[in-house]
Amino acid sequence: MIEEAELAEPRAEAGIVVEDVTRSFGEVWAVRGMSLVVPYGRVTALVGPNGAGKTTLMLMLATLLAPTAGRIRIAGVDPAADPVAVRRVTGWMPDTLGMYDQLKVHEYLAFFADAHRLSKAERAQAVPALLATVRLDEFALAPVHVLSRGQKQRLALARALIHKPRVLLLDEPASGLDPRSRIELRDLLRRLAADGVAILVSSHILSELAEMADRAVFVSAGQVVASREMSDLAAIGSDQRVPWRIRARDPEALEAVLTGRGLAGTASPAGFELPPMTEDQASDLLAEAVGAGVRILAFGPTGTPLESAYLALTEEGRR
Ligand SMILES: Nc1ncnc2c1ncn2[C@@H]1O[C@H](COP(=O)(O)OP(=O)(O)OP(=O)(O)O)[C@@H](O)[C@H]1O
Repeated sequence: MIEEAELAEPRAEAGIVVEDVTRSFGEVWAVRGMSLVVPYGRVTALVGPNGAGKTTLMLMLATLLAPTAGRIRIAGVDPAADPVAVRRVTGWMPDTLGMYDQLKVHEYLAFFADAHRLSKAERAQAVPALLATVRLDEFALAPVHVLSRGQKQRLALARALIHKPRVLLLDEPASGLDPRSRIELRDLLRRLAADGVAILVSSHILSELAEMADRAVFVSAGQVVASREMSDLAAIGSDQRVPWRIRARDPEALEAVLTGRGLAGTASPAGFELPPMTEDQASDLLAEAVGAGVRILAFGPTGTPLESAYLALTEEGRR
């Protein structure tokens, strides 16, 4: 099922169009009728719990796995019918990295530049430029195997970009990155999107996706369960149950109110972490605490709007 808002997208113009795609492994239905659109010039986040089918979908988009049924178009091309044409326009950063460990870092990128048939002049320009972009220039002459996990991940990102793809697929790109590298990844993806690249990024690190992405597609148990503009996400959740945090000048008085309501709040330096509640339940609690004379310093839902939406929209999040 494609949501109404997505039908409004100019689909023929989109970098990725997925229509009712299914993939099974024997008895296991990893992807069950997914539909989504990834437009050019935007970062689309693929969000969902473990086993939701994100990697299976990414592998199909990257021409590495055939769908059991359904229709995929990458830059207008069917990956099953013409994988070479799709790979020419697609950058793919997998979640597990296959590395040619004995190659030097610059040779590794040059190898992929050749595989994508860049000219010598293009290769001579692209390799050092990308090494600088991912801050690996000082490792250019080092063998790949000396790189740390996060450095290897940055190299894999450079590899995905070597042929200036119009469509970029990133599976958990931030998982091994330190905070500075994550900020750089976010800035790089925003720049690429501004240049018109269609970007699909899957991650569990929701706080980062919130800053990185324009739109989130929520998947659960092999299906798309919702698709939302990041800017609209703040509106979701007013009647959804999300965790809250409360802090009072007199924590003991607050604890007495919480206990009276059967709320087992966990104390943290920032206050009490409360179990998921709706806004109505939260405002009732606040009124009661204030009515009981507790002097409240801070009270609000915890996490980002994306995290709240994730909890509300993916089944596993509710458990
Ligand atoms: N080659 C395979 N053979 C059998 N089952 C598979 C295979 N690949 C994936 N699956 C199953 O398909 C489902 C979806 O897996 P997938 O790796 O796509 O999930 P995911 O959303 O990427 O999860 P995670 O967030 O943990 O990476 C899981 O139940 C998984 O066990």
